[in-house]
Amino acid sequence: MSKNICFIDGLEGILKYRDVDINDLIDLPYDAVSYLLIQGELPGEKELAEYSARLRAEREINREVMDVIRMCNFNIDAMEALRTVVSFISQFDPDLNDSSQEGNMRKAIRLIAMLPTIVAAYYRTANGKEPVPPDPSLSHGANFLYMIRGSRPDPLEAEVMEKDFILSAEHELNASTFSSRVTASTLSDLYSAVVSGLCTLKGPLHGGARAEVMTMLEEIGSPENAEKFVLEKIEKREKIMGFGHRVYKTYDPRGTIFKQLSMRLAEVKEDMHWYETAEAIENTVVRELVEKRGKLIYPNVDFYSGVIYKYMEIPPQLATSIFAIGRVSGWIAHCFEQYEKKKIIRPRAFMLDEC
Ligand SMILES: CC(=O)SCCNC(=O)CCNC(=O)[C@H](O)C(C)(C)COP(=O)(O)OP(=O)(O)OC[C@H]1O[C@@H](n2cnc3c(N)ncnc32)[C@H](O)[C@@H]1OP(=O)(O)O
Ligand SMILES: O=C([O-])CC(=O)C(=O)O
Repeated sequence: MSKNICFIDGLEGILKYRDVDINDLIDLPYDAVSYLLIQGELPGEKELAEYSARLRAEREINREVMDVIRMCNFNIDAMEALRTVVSFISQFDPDLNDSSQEGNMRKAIRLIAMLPTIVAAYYRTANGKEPVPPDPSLSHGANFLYMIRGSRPDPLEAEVMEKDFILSAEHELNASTFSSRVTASTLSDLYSAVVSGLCTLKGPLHGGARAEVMTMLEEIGSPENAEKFVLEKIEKREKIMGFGHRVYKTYDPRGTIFKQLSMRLAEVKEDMHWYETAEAIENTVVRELVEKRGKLIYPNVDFYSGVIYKYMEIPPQLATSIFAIGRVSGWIAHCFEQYEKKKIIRPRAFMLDEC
C-alpha cells in the first residue's frame, strides 16, 4: 500500500490522494476515489464493479433508523441529525465488534453507503415529504440528489455532485480527520471514530464554513454589494467565510476546480448572478488582504462549493452533511492506517501552543 493517504504542498497548491494528483482524480467516479483512499491503489474494472455493487447493496436504512430520524427536531441542521443517527445505527451492524480487517471493511462499506440515505431521509422528512428509497442503478452522487429531490438529476448536476464528494473526500490531518484518528487510536470501533469526525467537521472554522458561505451570499445578494460587505468585515476584523487556510498559502487546488464547476453551472443555467457575486467577493478579498496587506488569504474548499449549492438549490442546512458524505472515505482510510499502528495518539499539552 502506498504510504501517504494524502500529500499537500501548501505553497504550490498541490493536492494528491495516494500519490495521484487531484486533477487526475476528478473525472473518476466517487467510488473509485473512495476505493483508492481506503485500499491504497486505484481499482481495476473488476474491483470497481465489485466495490460499487457492495456500496449500492448497503444503501438502505431500516425502520428503526427511520423512527429516530422522525424523532429529530426538524429545525436542526442535517449535520446534527446525521451525528445522532450514525451513533444510533452502530447497534444494527453485526460486525460492530469485529475488529478484523474484513469486519472493519464491511463496516466501512455500510457507513459510506448509508450516510447519503440518512441525510436525504432526514431532509425530506423535515420538509414534510416521504423519504425516497435509494436507486441502486445510480452513482453515489446521482443517487443522493435523487433521494433529496425525488427525481433524477440531469447529467451535469449528477457529475458535479460526484466531483463534490471527490473534492471533499480527504485532506490529510485536518481537524475532523485528526479527531477520527484519535478515536481509532484507542482501538474504539469505526462508528465511534466517524461520530468523532462528524462532531469536529461541524464547526464553522472547518466544514461548517460552507453553510456560512451560502448565508453570506444571500446576505450580499448581488455583485454590486460585495465590495462594501467585505470592506466592513475587514474593518471590524471579522473573518470572511470560505477564505484562508492553515496549510495553503496560495489558491486551494480544490477551490480552483469548484470555481470552474460553478462557472459551468452558471453558464448552463444562464444565470451568472451567484458566480459573479462570489467573484466580486473574491476580488475584493484578494485586493484588500493579499495585495494591500500581504496576507495569504485565498478561497478555500468551502467557498465555491457554497456557490454550486446555490445553483443546485441545495439549502445551507445540508451543506456540512454533504461534506461529511464525501469525507467519510478519508476518515476511514486514516482509521485503518491508525488501527495497523496499534498505538494511542496522546500529544502533550505544550504541543497545543503550536496550534
Ligand atoms: C474545510 C476547511 O476546514 S477549510 C477552512 C474553512 N473555514 C473557513 O473558511 C473559516 C474562515 N477562515 C478561518 O477562520 C481561517 O483562515 C482558518 C481557520 C481556516 C485557518 O486559520 P489559521 O491558519 O489559524 O489562521 P488565523 O485564523 O490565525 O489567521 C491568520 C491571519 O489571517 C487572517 N484571516 C484568516 N482567515 C481569514 C478570513 N477568512 N478572513 C479574513 N481574515 C482572515 C486572521 O484574521 C489573522 O490575521 P492577523 O494575523 O492580523 O490576526
Ligand atoms: O486541511 C484542513 O485543515 C481543512 C481542509 O481544507 C479540509 O479538511 O478539507
